Amino acid sequence: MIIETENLVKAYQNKVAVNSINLSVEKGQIYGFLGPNGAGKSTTIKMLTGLVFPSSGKGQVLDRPLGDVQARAKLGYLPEHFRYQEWMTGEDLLNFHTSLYRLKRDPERNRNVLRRVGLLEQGNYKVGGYSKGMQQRIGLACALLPGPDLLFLDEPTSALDPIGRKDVRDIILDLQKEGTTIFLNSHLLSEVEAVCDHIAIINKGVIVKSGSMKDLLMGKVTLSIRCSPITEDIYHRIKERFDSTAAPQLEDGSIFMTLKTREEIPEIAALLTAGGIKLYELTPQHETLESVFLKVVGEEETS
Ligand SMILES: Nc1ncnc2c1ncn2[C@@H]1O[C@H](COP(=O)(O)OP(=O)(O)OP(=O)(O)O)[C@@H](O)[C@H]1O
Repeated sequence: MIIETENLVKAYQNKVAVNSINLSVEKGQIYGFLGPNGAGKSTTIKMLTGLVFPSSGKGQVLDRPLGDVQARAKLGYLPEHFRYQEWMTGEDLLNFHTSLYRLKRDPERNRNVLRRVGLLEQGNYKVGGYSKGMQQRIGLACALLPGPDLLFLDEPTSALDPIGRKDVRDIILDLQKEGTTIFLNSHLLSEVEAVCDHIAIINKGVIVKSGSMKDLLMGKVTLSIRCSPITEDIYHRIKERFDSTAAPQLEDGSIFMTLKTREEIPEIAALLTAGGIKLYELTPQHETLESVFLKVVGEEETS
């Protein structure tokens, strides 16, 4: 395991920010950590990176106890609220972070990370003159300096335009191919859905849902069917066999229904065509991460 925690708790005075967190992240995963504002995401990341001590519980990162210096040498961290020394050039900043990592300066390494984040031409510009998006990119470059085994990204695209977001998405996917594990905290659910293979949703300091993206989204499927008029008999067979809530065929020849699994789709097609019905369209719509998130967090709010 790259990250493993057991009942991790962080309390500030009388406020419990994070309560009894159990996380397991495997090598090579892109792990999305989601939750509404104030849910405890940044506090969790800070405990995992050794910036904040847990009040109780324990954990390991890269097979070392939380906060271990050896493990931190192979961690990359892009914080949510980045603020860099404006008087430094991008190169200066990389050199500064290189020394914080206790690495030897290496112009080639600097060029590689600058190239990766799309700032190769701007490395000798002052950071104060960078746009917000460029500052976020240089922050990512700093996080990439140690060739991290584990990369923490806290809202990595908050300052980026759509092209910048796509660039970061591609960087994340490339890093995964190279064996890096990524722990991504983001409010942009479509972005998380596009890159993460596992997620955990935290609300009010507690993990309320976790699992593989596939399992979370491949649950129910909404199916829209467009076909020639169907007989009462076939309609009742569909309703009985697949879904008691199937909407009857509308005048435009469509039926909407909810299926338990996508494996039922070919069965429905077979049933319709065997009954002599002409099938024009069969469109499945899976749950989105946003609908799962809203359901899970919404249920918590109303309970
Ligand atoms: N240093 C601190 N002192 C006191 N309370 C804190 C401290 N840091 C965080 N908290 C509280 O802990 C809770 C969790 O905060 P945290 O920053 O981890 O949430 P978050 O999920 O990262 O939120 P956001 O999405 O808004 O960044 C909040 O109620 C916050 O006010």
